[in-house]
Amino acid sequence: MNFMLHDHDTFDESDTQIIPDTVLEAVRILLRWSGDDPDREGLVDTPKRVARAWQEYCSGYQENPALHLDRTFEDVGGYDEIVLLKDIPFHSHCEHHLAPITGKASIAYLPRNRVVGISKLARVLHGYARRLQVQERLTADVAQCIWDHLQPHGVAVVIEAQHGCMTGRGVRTPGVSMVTSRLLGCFLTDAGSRKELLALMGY
Ligand SMILES: Nc1nc2c(ncn2[C@@H]2O[C@H](COP(=O)(O)OP(=O)(O)OP(=O)(O)O)[C@@H](O)[C@H]2O)c(=O)[nH]1
Repeated sequence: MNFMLHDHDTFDESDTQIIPDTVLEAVRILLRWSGDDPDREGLVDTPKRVARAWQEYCSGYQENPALHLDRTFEDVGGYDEIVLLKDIPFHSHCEHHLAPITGKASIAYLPRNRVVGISKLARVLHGYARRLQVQERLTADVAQCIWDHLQPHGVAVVIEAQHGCMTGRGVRTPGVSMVTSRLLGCFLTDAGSRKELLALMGY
C-alpha cells in the first residue's frame, strides 16, 4: 500500500516494512471498540500483524495482472484445442464486510496461435483476488484480462466460492456456494464450444 511515511511511523525490524502509525492506531481503536484491551500482552503486537496481513491480502493493488500474460509461446505443435486450468484455489476479501471469500476458479481459453505458461492463469486470478472484491467483478476481471491480452478465440472463467459474510455473521448460513461465470468469444456464441467446455469443467 502506498502510504505516505512520517517521522513518527513505525519501522518493523522483523520484516523491514514501514507501517504508518495511523494504521496501527486504527487497529488499536477497533480492538478497543470491540471490547478488548489493546495493551494486554496478547494484543500488543496485533496491530502490526494485522497491518502486515492486510498488505498481503491486498497486494494485488500493487501489481498489473496483465503483465503475467506478456510471455507467450507459439511452438505448441499446432495445438488448437481448449486449454483449461481447473479448480484453482484462491482467497479474497469482500468489499462489503472485509470478510474472507474462499473458493476455486476454473479458467479456460481457446488459443489463437499462441499459448501462455499455465501458471500465469493462476497468477492473473490471484492478482485480482488480492484486492477487495465482489465475486462477479473478480470473475469478469479475470476473463477480460485474458481476452484483452491473449486475444484468443474464447475465454471462460467459472468461480465457485464461499463468503465469510454469510457464514460467520449476518444470515449465518454455512455450506452454500456462490457460482459465477463469464464466457467470452466462441464460448458465448457457439453452443458446441460451450458444451465441450462445460463437459471439460465437469458441469
Ligand atoms: N452479489 C454479491 N454479493 C456479495 C458478495 N459478497 C458479499 N455480498 C453481499 O453483499 C450484501 C451487502 O448487503 P447490505 O444489505 O448492504 O449489507 P448487510 O446489511 O450487512 O447485509 P447482510 O449480509 O444481509 O446482513 C450482502 O447481501 C452480502 O451477502 C459478492 O461477491 N457478490
